[in-house]
Amino acid sequence: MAAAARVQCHNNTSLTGSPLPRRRRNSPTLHFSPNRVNFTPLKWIGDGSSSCTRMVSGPSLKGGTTTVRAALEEEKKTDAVSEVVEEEKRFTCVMKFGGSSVATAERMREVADLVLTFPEESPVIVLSAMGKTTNNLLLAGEKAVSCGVSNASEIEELSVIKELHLRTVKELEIDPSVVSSFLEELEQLLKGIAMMKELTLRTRDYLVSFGECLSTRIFAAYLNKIGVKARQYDAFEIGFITTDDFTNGDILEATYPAVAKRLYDDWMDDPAVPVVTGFLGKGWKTCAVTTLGRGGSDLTATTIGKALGLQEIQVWKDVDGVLTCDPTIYKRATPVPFLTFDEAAELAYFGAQVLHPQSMRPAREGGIPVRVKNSYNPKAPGTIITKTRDMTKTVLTSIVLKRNVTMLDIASTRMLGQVGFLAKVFSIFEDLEISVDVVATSEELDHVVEELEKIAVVNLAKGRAIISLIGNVQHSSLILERAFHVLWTKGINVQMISQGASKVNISLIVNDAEAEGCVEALHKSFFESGDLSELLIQPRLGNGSPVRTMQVEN
Ligand SMILES: Nc1ncnc2c1ncn2[C@@H]1O[C@H](COP(=O)(O)OP(=O)(O)O)[C@@H](O)[C@H]1O
Ligand SMILES: N[C@@H](CC(=O)OP(=O)(O)O)C(=O)O
Repeated sequence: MAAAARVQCHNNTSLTGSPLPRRRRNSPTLHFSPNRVNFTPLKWIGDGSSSCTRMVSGPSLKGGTTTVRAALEEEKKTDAVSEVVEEEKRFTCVMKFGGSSVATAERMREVADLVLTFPEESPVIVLSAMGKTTNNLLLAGEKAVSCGVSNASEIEELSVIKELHLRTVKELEIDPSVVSSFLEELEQLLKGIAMMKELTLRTRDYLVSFGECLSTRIFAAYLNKIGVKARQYDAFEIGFITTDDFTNGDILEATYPAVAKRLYDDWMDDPAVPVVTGFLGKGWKTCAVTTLGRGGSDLTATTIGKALGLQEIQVWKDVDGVLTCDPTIYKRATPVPFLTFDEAAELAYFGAQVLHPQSMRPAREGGIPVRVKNSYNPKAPGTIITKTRDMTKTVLTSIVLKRNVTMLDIASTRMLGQVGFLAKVFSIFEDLEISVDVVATSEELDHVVEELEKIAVVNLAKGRAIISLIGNVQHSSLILERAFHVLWTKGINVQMISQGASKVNISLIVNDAEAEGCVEALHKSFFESGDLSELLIQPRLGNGSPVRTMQVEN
C-alpha cells in the first residue's frame, strides 16, 4: 500500500509533498574502494606467450577468440600485448534477462541465440526466475503455513514449479540432476514451513531464492551443452552483501570490489561466461539469503555493471523499452528512445514496474549507460538511459500510475507553531520507521494515525491513485495547464498536486476508480495530438506564458 500526505498548517496553507524518499534503515557502509577495479595480472603481461594465451582464450561466442599470439601477429608491436590482454580480460557488458524472457525452454534457447548474436561482446549474464516462478514460490509458502505437513507436497504451485523446471531441462536436453536436488530441497522447505506454521521474512527470501538458483543453473548448463563455456553463480556466494532487511535488502558498498574480484579471478583461472542469479544477496550480519525487492534483478545487473566498470548494462524485457505509459493500462503507449538516470529513477520510484526503483543508482554512480531492450523483438531500438540528454524539445516523457494509495490529510490543531508542527509530523514517521510512501500494512497506518492525532486532525482518504507526469519540469506551466485542462474536461477533481525536488516529476492524486481513464486521456493529449515541443518556441507574454491557447483533445 502506498500513502501520500498533505500537511495543513495552522495558518491553513497547504503544503503538499511528493512521497518522502525511502528511508534507508540500518545501512552500514563498509569502506572498500569501489568501481573499476583494475586487476592487472603483472606476471602474465609479456611473461611468455603460453600463459597469456591461456588467459585470453575465453569462451568463444560464435566469432571465436583472439589470442595474444594472434593479436601480436596482427599488431606487430610488443606493447600491444598488454593492451590486448587488458581488453580481453575485461567483460564488456552485462545482459539481464527478466522472468518473461526465460519463461520456457524455447525462450531460453532464444536468449542463448541472442547472446550469441553479439560475438564482439564478452557479457556477464544475469537471470531472473522463470516466468511466474517467484509468485508461485510465494503462494506455495503462504499455503504451506496452514496446509499441514502431510499436504505440503501436494501444494498446487509446487507442482507447477516442478513441472516447469523438469519440462525445461528435458526440452533443452540437459541433465535433470541440475535441478532435481533443488526441487527436493524446495519440497522439504515447504514441509518445514508447514510444520512451523509460520513464514518469516527471512524464510520467505530463502524460499524465493530457489527461482533464480534454478533458472541460472539450467541456462548455464544449456550454454555449456551448445559449446559456450559458462559458469553459474549464486549472487549470495560471490559478494552481493546487503543489509539484513529481508525482502528489501540494500546493496552495501563492499559488494562492488568483492564481486569484481571474484568474477575476474575466475575468468583469469578458467574463462567462462558468468551466469549470475538476479535479485539475491547475503545479509551482512545474518549471512542469510536476502532479496532486493520485487524486480530486483535489474539492480543486480547495474551493480555488476558498476563493479566491473562495464561499457553498457542491458536489461532485456518483454516490451520495446521504457514506454510512454504502462501498456497494460493503455495499449497505445510508445517507446521512449532516450531517458536520463533521473527520469528513469523517478519513473521506477513512482511505480512503473519496468525498472526496479533502486536500479539506476549504481549505473548513475558508475556513469554506465543502461539499455532497455525487448527479448521478443531484439531489432527494436529500445531505450537508452544516460546521465544527460538533450531536453530542449522534451515536454513530457512518460505517465506513471500508482494505484491503491491512501491519502493522509493532516491539519494542525494549533497546538504547535508551523515549524514545530512540521518537524513533529515528520518525526512521527521517523520514530515509527515508516516511509510515507511505503506504508506496508494497515497496522502501520493505524500507528501513524494514532500518533498524528495527538497533534493534528487527520483524515484518511483511501482508494486514491498517484498519476506522475515525468518530464521536463522547466515546462511545468505547460504541463500543468494541459493536464488540468484534460482532467477538467473529464470532470475529474485533482485532490493533491506535488512537484518532485528532482525536477522531473509532477504528481497528481485522483480517485483510483477514475485513474486509468485519466492516464488514457492524458496520454492522448500529450503524446497523440501533435508535437508539443512546437509550443515551446511560441512567443511569450511578459510573464513567460506562451501566447497561443492550447487545443486539448479528449
Ligand atoms: N512505462 C513503462 N514502460 C514499459 N513497461 C512498463 C511501463 N510501466 C509498466 N510496465 C510493465 O513492465 C513490464 C516489464 O517489466 P518486468 O515485468 O519487470 O520485466 P522483466 O520481468 O522482463 O524484467 C511490462 O510488461 C509492462 O507491463
Ligand atoms: N524474480 C524476481 C526478481 C526479478 O527481477 O524478476 P523480473 O526480472 O522478472 O521482474 C521477481 O519476480 O521479483
